[in-house]
Parts: sequence; structure tokens; C-alpha cells
Amino acid sequence: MTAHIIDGKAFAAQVRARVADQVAMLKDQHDLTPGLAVVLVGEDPASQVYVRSKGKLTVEVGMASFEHRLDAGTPQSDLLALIARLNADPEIHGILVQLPLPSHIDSDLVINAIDPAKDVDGFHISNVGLLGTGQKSMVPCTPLGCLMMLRAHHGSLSGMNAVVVGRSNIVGKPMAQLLLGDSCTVTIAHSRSKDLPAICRGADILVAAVGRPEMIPGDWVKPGATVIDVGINRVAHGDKTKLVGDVHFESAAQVAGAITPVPGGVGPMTIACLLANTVTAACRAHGLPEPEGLTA
Ligand SMILES: Nc1nc2c(c(=O)[nH]1)N[C@@H](CN(C=O)c1ccc(C(=O)N[C@@H](CCC(=O)O)C(=O)O)cc1)CN2
Repeated sequence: MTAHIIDGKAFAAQVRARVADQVAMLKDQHDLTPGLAVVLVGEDPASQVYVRSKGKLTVEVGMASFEHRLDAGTPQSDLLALIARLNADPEIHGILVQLPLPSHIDSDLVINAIDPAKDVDGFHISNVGLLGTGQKSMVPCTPLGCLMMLRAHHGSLSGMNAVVVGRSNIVGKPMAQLLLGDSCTVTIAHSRSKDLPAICRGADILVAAVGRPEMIPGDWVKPGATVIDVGINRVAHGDKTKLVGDVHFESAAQVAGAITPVPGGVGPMTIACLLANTVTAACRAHGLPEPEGLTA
């Protein structure tokens, strides 16, 4: 194995430590405690784990955590009424509705009901538009985490060929916007792209976000490239299960210059960046300078 393994778990711990320092400063100097509200509708097991972890880590960095768990059958109007209350609450600087939502709820409608200034997921249409036009916005957590790791590894990304495999609103599209903002030459590819292997082989930075277990083998990777694996896929492993990414790690690590593992790569950065976004939102709400190194 030749590639440098980018340790997302350790990197996320560093980001959370910076967030904790910023929270302590806001409390000491401005009597301000950033607050994050997380809303979970239903009992999806993975979502329950993520929401529990978000609450625990929010408290760990010194912020106030508000958790709202609603029944799977909650009417959309009740969820919208809760969001309206959270929008109006001055103690809450960040609001996150855990996805996926049950099928009777219109996710876009719900996300767009969140005050864009409190939209710490960066999914509101206003934030999408601001990011797309290079203006100050709330930036989606997973792509922000990927960008932070890439910047830390490379310094400048300017002029690099970046290929993002996956075109989701949550990861693929904002990831491409962020890489473009750092002056990469960006290609967005997907499962129907013609000659996907050749497109991937042209990438200095390859971001895999397709949601297909181990779809990208090592011979699609340019020697020395940096591979960021966003996939989190649970697959059968004997009589148990295990997590794998969208990249076939063993073969890709023989070729890449650097690679993120699954688990322990991009995943932990998602929650660290959620906490970073909440501090940023609290600073903006109070007209205070934004923390350095925690935004795009
Ligand atoms: N409103 C949102 N919903 C969802 C988001 C999101 O950013 N906003 N992202 C994902 C889930 N997610 C956070 O919500 C998330 C996924 C994975 C991890 C993580 O740390 N993964 C670990 C492995 C954990 C495990 O063992 O299962 C890793 O990769 O090392 C954190 C957060 C969908 N929904």
C-alpha cells in the first residue's frame, strides 16, 4: 500500500477543538452560547445514530443542543410549525432536519422553510444560489469537510483537475462548486457518463459520491491522485455487515497519492463541519467576526 491515508477522524477532532475554542471565546467575551436544533422524523436506525452523535458532540464543544424527535407519521404541517418556532427562537442559531424524511413529507418544502441564516446544512435554495454565485453562504457539511481535508493536504488546489463522481444536491453539486471556487478544473460525472473510467483517470482529485459500494477500482485512479471517498455503504460480510466506500480501497490505495478510508475519512468531518457552521451562523447573527479556518 503506497497512498498516504488521510485520517478524517483525527482531522475532525482538530476542527471540533477549534470550534470549542471559538465557543468559549463567544461565551466569555459576548455572553453568547451558540445553539443547534436537530429535528428527526421517524425511527430510521442510521439517522438515530447520527442524531445522537450530533447532540453529544454539540454539548462536548460547549454549545446548546435542542433535539426534536417526531413520530414517523407526523403531518407535514406539524413539522413546518416546529420549524417556524425554531426560526423565531433567538437561542437557536442553527437548524438541521435529518434526512431522509418519510415519503409523505416534501423534503424541499421543509428545507426551504428553514431561515437561510440558520440553515447549517446549507441546503436551502438561497444558500445553494449564493454558493453557486460565489457569495457568502452556509456551505453543506460533507463537501466542506472534503474541501478542508484537500486544502490541508495540498495547500493550493489551483489548476488541479478535479472529478466529482455523483451529482446529488447534498454532496456532488456543492462539492463541484467549492472546487471551482478554489480554481480547480472541475468535471461532474455520474453513473451514466460515457467512459467513466477514462474520466476518472484524468483526475488529480477524485471525489467519489455515487452511493455504490466499491464501484471505483484502483485502475480508474491516476497514479499519485488524491481520492476522497464520500460513500458510506453497509454491505454483507460473512454473517455480519461492514461499511465500505464508493472506492475499492485496497486497489486504489496501491495507486493513489492520498486516500480517505471508510469508515474514518469523510464521515466524521460531516458532523465537525455542522458544528463549525453553527458557530459561523451564531457569529453572523450577532454581527461578530467569523472564525477563521472554519468556513469555505
Ligand atoms: N440533514 C442531513 N441529513 C443527512 C446528512 C447531512 O449532512 N445532513 N448526511 C448523512 C448522514 N450523516 C449526517 O447526518 C452522517 C453520515 C456519516 C457519519 C459518520 O461519521 N460516519 C462514520 C461511520 C459511522 C458508522 O459506523 O455508521 C464514518 O464514515 O467513519 C456522520 C454523519 C445523511 N443525512
